[in-house]
Amino acid sequence: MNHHAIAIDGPAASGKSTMARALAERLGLVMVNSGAMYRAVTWKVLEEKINPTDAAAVRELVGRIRIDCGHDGTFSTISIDGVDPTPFLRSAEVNANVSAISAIPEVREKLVALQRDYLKSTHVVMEGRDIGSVVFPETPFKIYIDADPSVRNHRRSDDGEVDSVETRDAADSSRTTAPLVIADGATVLDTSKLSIEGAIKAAIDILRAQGFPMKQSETLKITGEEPDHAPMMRWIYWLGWMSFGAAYRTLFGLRIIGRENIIHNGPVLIASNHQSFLDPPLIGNLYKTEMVFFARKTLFKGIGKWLYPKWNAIPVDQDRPDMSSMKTVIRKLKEGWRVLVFPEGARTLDGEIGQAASGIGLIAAKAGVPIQPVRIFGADEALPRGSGKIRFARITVKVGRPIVLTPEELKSYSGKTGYEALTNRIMDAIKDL
Ligand SMILES: Nc1ncnc2c1ncn2[C@@H]1O[C@H](COP(=O)(O)OP(=O)(O)O)[C@@H](O)[C@H]1O
Ligand SMILES: Nc1ccn([C@@H]2O[C@H](COP(=O)(O)OP(=O)(O)O)[C@@H](O)[C@H]2O)c(=O)n1
Repeated sequence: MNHHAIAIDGPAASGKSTMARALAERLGLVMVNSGAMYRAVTWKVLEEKINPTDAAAVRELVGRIRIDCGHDGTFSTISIDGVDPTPFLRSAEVNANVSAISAIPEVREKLVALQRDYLKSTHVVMEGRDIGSVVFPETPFKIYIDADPSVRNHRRSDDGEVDSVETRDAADSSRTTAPLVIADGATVLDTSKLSIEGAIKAAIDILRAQGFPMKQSETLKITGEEPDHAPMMRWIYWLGWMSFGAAYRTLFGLRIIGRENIIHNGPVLIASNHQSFLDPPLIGNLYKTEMVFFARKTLFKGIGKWLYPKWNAIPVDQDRPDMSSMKTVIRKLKEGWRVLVFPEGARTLDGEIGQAASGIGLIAAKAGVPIQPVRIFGADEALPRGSGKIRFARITVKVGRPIVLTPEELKSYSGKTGYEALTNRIMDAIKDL
């Protein structure tokens, strides 16, 4: 069978990875991050204390190391001599040296061969600098993503990364072997003024125009598109949604990473770590339609008795294991709602993620709906447990890829050990964010 390759090229922080990830998930292809391969070799060079400008020593190293490239069904994976270097690939040292390493022809030769190997077994969306020009020049599906340098610099520093994107761009564009160019047949997409969702929509239109067989492969439409209409909410819910959202953006510079993973349609079990009382509206603000929350029973007094039900809060007894609230979650999910559950039960004491206390695995297995892992950072500093005082700390919310269980997986996650295994899988997905 002939496999399709979508080639995404462009300068640093133009949005290549974000785009490739979204296309892989929506079109059912494997996303291959070729930059990670150049970064992995750079990491190994630095690990071995080889001078990155000593091309002969780098060539010798590349000749003797074993590089294994694979994928997990959606994303590429890499290991060098049996070690997965992923956690180290975006360090300042790797950023500073990767362009020099990737200019060495023998490094490119070895990695390009591994990149082409992917097409033997799967459809891919591959992102890098020379995918449309050198790796897959024959593919008709090519996009060159760009954005103004100032926008790109902002995006990188917003990600908290030390990276001189202009220096890297200059080196990548001026090298002799496989420089960054707009490949023949590529369509240029400038994302400077586009939202992530807008950029994805534009890319899908480009691919359709290039003849990509959309229908056959548009298998994974789990996340859907963010509605571009105003939020669909009853007015008291909307009032809370709007006021909390505005307050979070102003007071805490709220930053959301992984917007493209947000599931906009259908029932969703949202599993998040729990840092502070700020958390529920924080999560509620990710979505443009209403969702269901839990609130401790004691809050349903006075005005709370009237207000909390209007915000779709269901009372929960924090002091005792509460089977009835678990049943309510499952029922709400089956009715098609999006429901937020904090698997740890209580707020963190030290900022770390604690043990899962509630039966999130049981709920997920019984409801059988997509699970959205979410991790909150900084809310414990903005409103520490026990303090009651708001501080101006930056809050970041990271939204993870949906976990969609196959019918076989659902069957295997049954009984106490099955629920525990699923709980661990969900907690690991949160911790990985
Ligand atoms: N169209 C966009 N609008 C706003 N931010 C974007 C857009 N595309 C990507 N980003 C953000 O910019 C940062 C860099 O994107 P990334 O995909 O890592 O770029 P690249 O792979 O080209 O280096 C990420 O934080 C990402 O969320
Ligand atoms: N196909 C590719 C991909 C990356 N690279 C090199 O690897 C570096 C890191 O690539 P990357 O895609 O991870 O970089 P970002 O765009 O994410 O910053 C680039 O600056 C290039 O020097 C390359 O030469 N060819």
